[in-house]
Amino acid sequence: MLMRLGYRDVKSAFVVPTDLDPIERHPKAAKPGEPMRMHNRTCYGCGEDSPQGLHLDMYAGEDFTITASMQVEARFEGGPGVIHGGVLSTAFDDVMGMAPLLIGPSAVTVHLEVDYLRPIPIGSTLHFRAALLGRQRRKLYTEGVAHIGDPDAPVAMGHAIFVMINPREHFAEHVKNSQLADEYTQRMSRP
Ligand SMILES: CCCCCCCC/C=C\CCCCCCCC(=O)SCCNC(=O)CCNC(=O)[C@H](O)C(C)(C)COP(=O)(O)OP(=O)(O)OC[C@H]1O[C@@H](n2cnc3c(N)ncnc32)[C@H](O)[C@@H]1OP(=O)(O)O
Repeated sequence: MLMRLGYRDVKSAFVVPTDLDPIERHPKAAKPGEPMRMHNRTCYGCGEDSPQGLHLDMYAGEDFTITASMQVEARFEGGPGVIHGGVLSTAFDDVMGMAPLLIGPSAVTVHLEVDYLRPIPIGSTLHFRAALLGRQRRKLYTEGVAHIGDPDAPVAMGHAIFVMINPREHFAEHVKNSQLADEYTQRMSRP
């Protein structure tokens, strides 16, 4: 299973192994066109309760894809009049990080690459598409592409590897630092 999003002219060194394990869309995953359920509502990328966050709006796509958009607000400025590169990489991290949820498991980023193709003006709407390219053991290989109106004229591409985790174990020591510490501590204590 390897469904690339195209734009092969981007010179990324990202290598997806050829000996991939099978993947299936999880029966309870959002259906194409439905909003993706937020993994954490105070997430800096997609959380609606993160006042400083990017407020990415995410939807499940066909197969193993995600679509998303965000407004490039003045507070995201890096160079004069354009988005900060780190903000864009945060967006890619979060959009590609949603793709694992289509097959079920929680997964966290271990590797993230961004190719910046064109300046992205403040005031534009950024549209993303991301795809889960494949799984090898706990590693999930993803790709993302962004445009600002013309899907055939990408402004950036991303690639990332996520590793499947058990969230109860992975976040056990950290939920106390969350803005939602009480809620997560309660959830952790449920069987
Ligand atoms: C009741 C509670 C409910 C909670 C509900 C909340 C649910 C939330 C769910 C989900 C959250 C989604 C969040 C999305 C937000 C955006 C994503 C982020 O920003 S995530 C933040 C940044 N990332 C980290 O903080 C990871 C830090 N890293 C680690 O903690 C460890 O590296 C970990 C656990 C991920 C892996 O460590 P190991 O010891 O378990 O496993 P090893 O063997 O090292 O790696 C597994 C495989 O991955 C490869 N690998 C590891 N690092 C790699 C790298 N940098 N590049 C390539 N491969 C790598 C290894 O070579 C190995 O591969 P081989 O199977 O042996 O082939």
